Amino acid sequence: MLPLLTAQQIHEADAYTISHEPVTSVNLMERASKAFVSRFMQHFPDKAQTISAYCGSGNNGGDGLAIARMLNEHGYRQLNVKVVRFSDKATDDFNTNLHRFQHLSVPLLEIEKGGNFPPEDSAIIIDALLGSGLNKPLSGDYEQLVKHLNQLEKTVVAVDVPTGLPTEGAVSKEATILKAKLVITFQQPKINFLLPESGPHMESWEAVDIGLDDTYLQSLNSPYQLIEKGDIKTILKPRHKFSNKGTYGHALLVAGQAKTMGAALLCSSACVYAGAGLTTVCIPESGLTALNSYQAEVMAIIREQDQLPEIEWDKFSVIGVGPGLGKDDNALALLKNILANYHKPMIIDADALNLLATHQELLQQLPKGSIVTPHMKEFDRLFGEHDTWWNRLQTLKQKAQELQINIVLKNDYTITGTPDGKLYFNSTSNAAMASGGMGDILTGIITALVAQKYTPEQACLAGVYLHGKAGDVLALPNQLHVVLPGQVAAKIPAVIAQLTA
Ligand SMILES: NC(=O)C1=CN([C@@H]2O[C@H](COP(=O)(O)OP(=O)(O)OC[C@H]3O[C@@H](n4cnc5c(N)ncnc54)[C@H](OP(=O)(O)O)[C@@H]3O)[C@@H](O)[C@H]2O)[C@H](O)CC1
Ligand SMILES: [K+]
Repeated sequence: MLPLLTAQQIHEADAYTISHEPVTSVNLMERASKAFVSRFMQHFPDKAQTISAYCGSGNNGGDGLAIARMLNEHGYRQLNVKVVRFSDKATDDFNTNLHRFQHLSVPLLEIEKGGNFPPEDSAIIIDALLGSGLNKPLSGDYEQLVKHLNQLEKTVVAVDVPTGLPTEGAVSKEATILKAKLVITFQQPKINFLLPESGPHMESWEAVDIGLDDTYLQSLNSPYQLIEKGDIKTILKPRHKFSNKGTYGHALLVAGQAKTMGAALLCSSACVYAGAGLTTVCIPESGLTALNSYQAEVMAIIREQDQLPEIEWDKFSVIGVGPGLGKDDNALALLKNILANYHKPMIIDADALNLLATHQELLQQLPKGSIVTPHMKEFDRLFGEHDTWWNRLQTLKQKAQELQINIVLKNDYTITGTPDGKLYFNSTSNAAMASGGMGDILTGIITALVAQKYTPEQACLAGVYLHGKAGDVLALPNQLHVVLPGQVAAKIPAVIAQLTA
C-alpha cells in the first residue's frame, strides 16, 4: 500500500528524512529535481524543444531552478527561466538554487508584482510556481499569470502539483488552476489527483520516488491508501490440489427482471468466472432460457411475481442482491426478506441500493461486514447530496465506520471505505470500461470472492483491482475505445492466474 499523505504530513516526512537520513534540505530538493528531470527526459527527449520554467520563490520554485539547471547540463539549449517575485519572501533553498543558477548562460527574467507578463514563445512550460505549499486560492498577480498561461494553451508539465490545485480538501469550481498535460509528482500522488475534480486541470500524473523515509511514511497510519499490485498478490490465494467445488463456496445472486435480465446474467457469469464453487441466481422465469444459453454453469431459483421465493438460507456462503432487480414492492419485499433471514455479510448493489436509499431503516439491518457498491449518484441517494468529492470522501469514511460495512464508491479510482475508517483507492481500470453492465460484473466478482472465504475487505480490494485490471489488459495494449462487461468477466481467470503465478 502506498500511504497518501496530506501536505502537512508530507512536510513532516521531509523534516523527518532530513534529520534522520540525514540529508540536507537542499540536497533533498536536488534529489527531487533529479527524479523530475529523469522522468521529464523520457517524455520530452528532444533537446531542441523550447522550454520556459516558471518559478515561484518557495521550494516549488527552488525545484524549478534546480530542474532548469539540470536540463541545461543535459544539453537542453532552448531553455529560459522566469522567476516571479509576487512575494517578498523566498525560502533558503530557493535562494541557494538561484545563486547556483547565476553563473549559467541560461536566460533568466524576473516578473515583478503588478508587472506585465513577457511574451511566451516556448512550446513547453514547466510549472514551478506553487506546489504543495498552496494555502489559499490564487488571487491577484498569481491568478492573472495563471489565467494568462492557460489561454496560451501550451504543453504544461507541473512540478509536484499544478499551481493552484490544493493537494487535499475541497476544490472550488471557480478556482484558477494552471492546467497541466503531465504532473510529475514527488513520492506519491496527492489525494486530490485521485478525485474527479482534478480532471479538468491535469491530463495525467506520474509519481517519482524521492526517497522519503518509508518506515516513517507507514507509521503515520494515513486513512488514505493507494492499492498496489503487491497488495493484491498478497491477498489472493492459490488453489490447492484435492480442493473441490465445495471448497470455493456457493454464491446466491438475487437479480434481474424481464427487461433487465442482462444484469442478472452478467453478474452471475462474473461470479462463475471469479471462481465461486457454485453459483445460483434467483430470477423470474422469463430469464431462464437466456440464463441457460448465456451461462450454463449457473443454477436458478425461480421467482414468481408477488411471491417470495423459497430460499434455503443456510445453503449459501454469500448473497449478492440488486443488479436489474427493480424497485417495485416485490423487490422491496424480497430485500426485506433477505435482510430478515440472512445474517452473514452480503453484497448490495444497483436497485437494492436505491431501495435502501428510500427505506433508510433497512441500512441498520445490514449484517456487519456487508458490502455496498454505489456509484456517485447511488451514494448521494443513500447518504445525501455532496457538492464536492472531498466532502463525499469524508461521508464515505464516516458511514463505513458507523454502519460497520464496506462501501465501494465506484469511480476512476474506486474508493473502498472499510469499518475501521480506512479509504483505499484502486489503481486499475480505464475509460473504455465506462459502459452499462460493468458494475454488475464487479458485484459478481466481489460475491465470488466472499464465497471463496476472502474477508469482505479483501474481497472488495481484490475484486475492484481484478475488475479494473481485466479491463486494462483488454483495452490498453490496443488502445481500445470500449470493452464490454462480458469480456471483462471472461478475462478474470487469466488476470488471477497472472497475479498468483
Ligand atoms: N517531500 C517533497 O515532496 C519535497 C518537495 N519539495 C518541493 O517543495 C514544494 C513545497 O514548497 P513550499 O515552500 O512549502 O511551498 P510552495 O513553493 O508551494 O509555496 C510557497 C509559498 O507560497 C505561499 N502561498 C501559498 N498559497 C499561495 C497563494 N494562493 N498565493 C500566493 N502565495 C501563496 C505560501 O507562503 P505564505 O507565507 O504566503 O503563506 C507558501 O509557503 C513542493 O511542492 C515540492 O515542489 C522539495 O523540493 C523537496 C521535498
Ligand atoms: K507547480
